[in-house]
Amino acid sequence: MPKHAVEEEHPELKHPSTKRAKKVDADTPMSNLIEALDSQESVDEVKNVIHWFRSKDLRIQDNKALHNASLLAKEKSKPLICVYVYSPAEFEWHGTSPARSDLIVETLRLMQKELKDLDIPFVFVNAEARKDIVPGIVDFIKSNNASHVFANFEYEVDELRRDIKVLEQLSNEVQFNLYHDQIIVEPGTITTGSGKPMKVFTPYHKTWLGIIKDDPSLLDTVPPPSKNVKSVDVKIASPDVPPVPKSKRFDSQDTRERIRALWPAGHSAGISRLHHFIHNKIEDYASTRSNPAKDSSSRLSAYFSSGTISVREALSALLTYNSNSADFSSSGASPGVASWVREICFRECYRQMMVVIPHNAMNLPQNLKFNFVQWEKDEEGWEKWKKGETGVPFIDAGMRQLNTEAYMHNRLRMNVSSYLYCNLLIDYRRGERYFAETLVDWDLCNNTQGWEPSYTVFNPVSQAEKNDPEGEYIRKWVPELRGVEGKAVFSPHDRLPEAEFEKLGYPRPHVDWRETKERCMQRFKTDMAGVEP
Ligand SMILES: Cc1cc2nc3c(=O)[nH]c(=O)nc-3n(C[C@H](O)[C@H](O)[C@H](O)COP(=O)(O)OP(=O)(O)OC[C@H]3O[C@@H](n4cnc5c(N)ncnc54)[C@H](O)[C@@H]3O)c2cc1C
Repeated sequence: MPKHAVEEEHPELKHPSTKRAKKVDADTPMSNLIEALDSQESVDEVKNVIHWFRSKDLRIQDNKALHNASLLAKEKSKPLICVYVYSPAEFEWHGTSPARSDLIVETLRLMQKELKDLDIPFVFVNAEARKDIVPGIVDFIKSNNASHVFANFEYEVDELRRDIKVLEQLSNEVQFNLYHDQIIVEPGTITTGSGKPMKVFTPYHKTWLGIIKDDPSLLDTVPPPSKNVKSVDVKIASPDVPPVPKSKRFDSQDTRERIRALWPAGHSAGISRLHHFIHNKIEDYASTRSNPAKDSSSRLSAYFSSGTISVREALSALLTYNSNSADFSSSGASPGVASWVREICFRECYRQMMVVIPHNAMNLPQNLKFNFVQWEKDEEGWEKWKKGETGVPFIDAGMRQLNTEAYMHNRLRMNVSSYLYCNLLIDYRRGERYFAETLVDWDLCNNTQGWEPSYTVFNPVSQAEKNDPEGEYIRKWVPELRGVEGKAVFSPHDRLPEAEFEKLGYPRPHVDWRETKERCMQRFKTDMAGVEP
């Protein structure tokens, strides 16, 4: 199917041309924003102070911008006001899942209570359409007589451009201060010998570990805001926590309860999960993290992606656990600790990549050549993939976990993505979007880079044999296969006599793995040969 047709049917997958992408990369929104911030005139007279929460820093503890906003308000005896811009269209635009939407709204509710105890008003500006976001927040800032606005950086293109527009419209009357709060090491600052931002993980990881070891103060956390010294009458915003947008509500009360039990909202829920992980699970992490049946990872991604807990809080707790040493390399920490911190570093590296290769946030692959692949229109395969009915047990188990828990084990994310765009040859962007629409932990940086197409075609049968050797994970999620014994569970269609297979009520494989691997290799090779993005 020609690419333009994919976009016609799926407008949410629209993207600029690769030529345009290269222009964006050459003059990044991040550098434009930094330039605009640096050229602000400082505003000396402090009036009201505002902290603007975004969907990635939803906590009052260890929140850098909020902390600095509070310091200024306290020093000048001025009130601090907190605001969140609620835009149902923004949830739609990003394809935010019901699970993540609900987690965000519940977290806002809990934060409002915490802030109320500190006499800090937390209000909501409504921006029905995305185009209303900038005028809405600017109007709010001006109407509330604010002189200083604080917020934390978001690293995706649209969000960086939004902040540039806000700055322009504040036109030097209000000082806008942005902080790097999502990460330990500022994105873009880890460079190669020639001074270019590092884009390869292994050397990035090595440098990143060294920076933290040399300066453990990077892990220091900051306290929550102080109590407001002055009350304030907040204008043009609502004190009512917004509802989850209609299109994002759970399909039933049962689903809501199940998801909320798995992902309880709020900072203290995240912190107790962190401590439980460090004190009970981290030592086995390195040896068991790839086995989905062991479920031995932290399950903290939903908390990190919404900023309900900070990475500094996680690593400072780990520093204490690691005998007060900030050496998280394999020679300074146990295999479990070193291996978990490596994943945190992946998260940081992906933020650096997003800042330096911004086109990646625009529905385009990092390697732009993949944009020239002609994908298949296999609607039957697509439906089977989504439902977990491809006839490949490891893939189906992963997709069923996703549909039930709004979460999928990392090993499965790697396998189901490869299966979709390599074996089914379906545009990887559709899978990426389905993840956004389903995951509780959706994070644009991690998701787009997790979905970055490559030539590696995972074999879901050998992957299952290696990582789920007893077939426990498959049997848990694919009940049709619970009674299948031994290695047949990994590939029942090929390993059971036909009559026995038929009795299972489990689908036949939608495609032949080997043939489709060949097709994929051929397609990638032909479609990318000689292209110049
Ligand atoms: C196709 C694909 C899509 C993905 N989409 C997302 C997404 O939308 N949101 C998301 O947070 N992660 C995503 N990941 C990364 C990873 O699968 C999840 O972060 C992890 O499974 C979450 O489980 P955990 O919290 O128990 O992780 P742990 O293993 O306990 O790791 C700790 C933290 O490190 C970070 N992390 C772990 N693995 C990775 C990784 N491979 N890349 C970047 N950061 C990582 C996460 O913040 C995670 O919470 C994706 C991976 C792939 C292959």
